[in-house]
Parts: sequence; structure tokens; C-alpha cells
Amino acid sequence: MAPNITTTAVNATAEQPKNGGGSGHAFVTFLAGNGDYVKGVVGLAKGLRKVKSDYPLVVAVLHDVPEEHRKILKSQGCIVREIEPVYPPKNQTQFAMAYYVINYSKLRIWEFVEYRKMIYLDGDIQVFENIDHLFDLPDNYFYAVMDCFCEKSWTHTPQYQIGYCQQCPHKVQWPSNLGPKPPLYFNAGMFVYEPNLITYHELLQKLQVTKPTSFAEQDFLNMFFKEKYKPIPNVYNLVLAMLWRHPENVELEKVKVVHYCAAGSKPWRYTGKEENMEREDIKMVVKKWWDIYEEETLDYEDPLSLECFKVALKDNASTIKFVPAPSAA
Ligand SMILES: O=c1ccn([C@@H]2O[C@H](COP(=O)(O)OP(=O)(O)O[C@H]3O[C@H](CO)[C@H](O)[C@H](O)[C@H]3O)[C@@H](O)[C@H]2O)c(=O)[nH]1
Ligand SMILES: O[C@H]1[C@H](O)[C@@H](O)[C@H](O)[C@@H](O)[C@H]1O
Repeated sequence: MAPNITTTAVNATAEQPKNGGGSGHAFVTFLAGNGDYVKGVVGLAKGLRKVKSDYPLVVAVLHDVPEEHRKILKSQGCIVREIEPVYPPKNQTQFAMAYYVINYSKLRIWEFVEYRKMIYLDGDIQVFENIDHLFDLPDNYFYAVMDCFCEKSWTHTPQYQIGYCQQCPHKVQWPSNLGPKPPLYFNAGMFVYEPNLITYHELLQKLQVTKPTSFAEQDFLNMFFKEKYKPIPNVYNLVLAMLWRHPENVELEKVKVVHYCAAGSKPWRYTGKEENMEREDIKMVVKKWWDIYEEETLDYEDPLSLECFKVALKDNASTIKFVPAPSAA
């Protein structure tokens, strides 16, 4: 049977109070290191501005994000919050990507309890249409988009080995000799959740007794929120490989959020050389990312400094008014 996909705001709860100038809600992303992911986050901040989101973008940064990058983020209107790294127990695990180990630090965002509800977005995501309505989804669930198991990064899994993907569960059925069918699995690049200190401590405790696995915190979150997980439509996190793996499940013109996670698709590193990267749809979404990133009118204008500027102008105007005109003599 096809999974029951939450049709977003249909099940919306009654109006939630937007406390603190709307800050009961916020978007949140994660940034580590001194590399080029900061470009992704700048792009994301500008994308959210373009779609006129009412809510701020909080960036959870690790110690190793240089001051210069933090300044760039603040100048783009982001709220920068330093977090401590989180490490899984020591193990010989081969992560799908070696750097995935740092992604466990994402768990710190459950600590951001000054926000009632948050939408997490990876730094390699762009938002092309307003998704603020997702904050109205009923509480106490974990909302995210179902992943695809068909890319090479999944080779280590039985799913990949037998050709089973939850995106087309009838093509290759899950064989009974492999045990019960695995529960629905989400991509952790985008999710809607409620920060909560009890959950936060449970996450950290559970992590310490859980063997790390190849998709790091993504596997862990899938396990932890198994009972609370509600799938949402893939327009809220289009994992790019869906375009060639499951085109029948994608309506590109309706997509609101694109996740540039396919190998070679990060717009700021795009060369077009990797497999599938010469596709027209890929070139189009990469160009759309650049259009936003380079659009100067989307740069943040601090309302306070704008106000100060106006006041200064006004003050100057009155000063000018009373300064006697120099004598022509
Ligand atoms: O050097 C880095 C690497 C990663 N990141 C942050 O970590 C996020 C996740 O990294 P990738 O985007 O490279 O990861 P993928 O999209 O390939 O990975 C998927 O699997 C990961 C497993 O750890 C995470 O769950 C991630 O959210 C999910 O989309 C980035 O977007 C970015 O926000 C950095 O800040 N600096
Ligand atoms: O969740 C994962 C992850 O986002 C990887 O980066 C990608 O290679 C996989 O295809 C996807 O399933």
C-alpha cells in the first residue's frame, strides 16, 4: 500500500500564536568548517527572502566556522548560534561520506527552545516557493520527505543490492527472507520539528548507545523518530536523483524546495562533468540557484541601520535648513 503522505496544511491546527515578532517559528540550518558551504547558506538566506518568508534563518555553527564567514551570514540577516560538536561513540563505521560524522552535531538544534517550531534545511538546499505554511502542521510529529535508495551512496545497503526503493515499492518487492520490510525512511536534509529539551537529552543519550551507521545522523533520526514520522510530498525536498531515478514521481514545475545533494550538483561547485550533471533539468535548477545567489536586491538590509540612516538624513536636513548660506562675496 502506498504510504499516507501528509498533504501539508490540510491538517493544519488552529492559528498558532506568533510570539516575538513571529519568532516562535524559524528556519534553521547547520554550518561546519571553513569551506564553501557558507555560500550555500547565503544562497538559502537570499532564497527565503525572495519568497518573502516571515521567519528568520538561524545558522547553527560549529567552532571551526571562521569569524569572516559568521560576519557574512550576519550581514545577510542570519541569526548565528554557535553549537558544540556532537560525536557518536567510537567505531569503525565507514560513513557514506567521511565528513558525515560532523552532521551528528545537528542534534543540537533540539536545544533551540526559544522557538516553538522550526524547519531544518541543509545548506545545500534552496527554497523557490514560500513554505511558511508548514509551520501550521500539527505538533508532535516529525515531518520530512521520503528518500530514494537508488544512488551509489546506498551500495552498502540490502535495499540497493536487491534494487528495492520505497519510491516504487512494487517494482521490486521486499523479500520475506530479509525480514520485515524496513520502515519508511526520510532524507534528513529538510524536516519540520519542535525543539524540546526532553527530546534533546533523549537524543544525546540514545546516540551514545547506538552504533554509528553510514548515513550518520540521518539514519539515527530515522530510527529515533520512526513512530512520529509523517511523510510530506517531495515538492518540499526534491532530492535531485529523483529526476532520473523516479521521474514519474516528480512534477518539477510544482517543486518548492530543491536539495542539491546528488554528486556534482552543489551549485557553487558545479562543473557539469559528473554523471547526470549535463541534464537540462539539472542545468536549469543550478542556474536558478545562481540567479538568487547573485541577485543584489536580495541582499539583506538591516531595518535598524535603514532607520538610523533615515533619522540621520532627517537630522541633517533640519541642520542644513538652519545653516546660514555662505555669503557669495
Ligand atoms: O563541510 C561541510 C559539510 C556539510 N555541512 C553541512 O551539513 C549539511 C549536510 O551535508 P551535505 O549536504 O554534504 O550532505 P548530503 O546532502 O549529501 O547528505 C544527507 O545525508 C547526511 C548524512 O549525514 C545528512 O543527513 C544530510 O542532511 C542529508 O541531506 C550541509 O548541507 C551543510 O549544511 C557543512 O556545513 N560543512
Ligand atoms: O539521503 C541520501 C543523501 O542525501 C545522499 O547525499 C545522496 O547521495 C543519497 O542519494 C540520498 O539518498
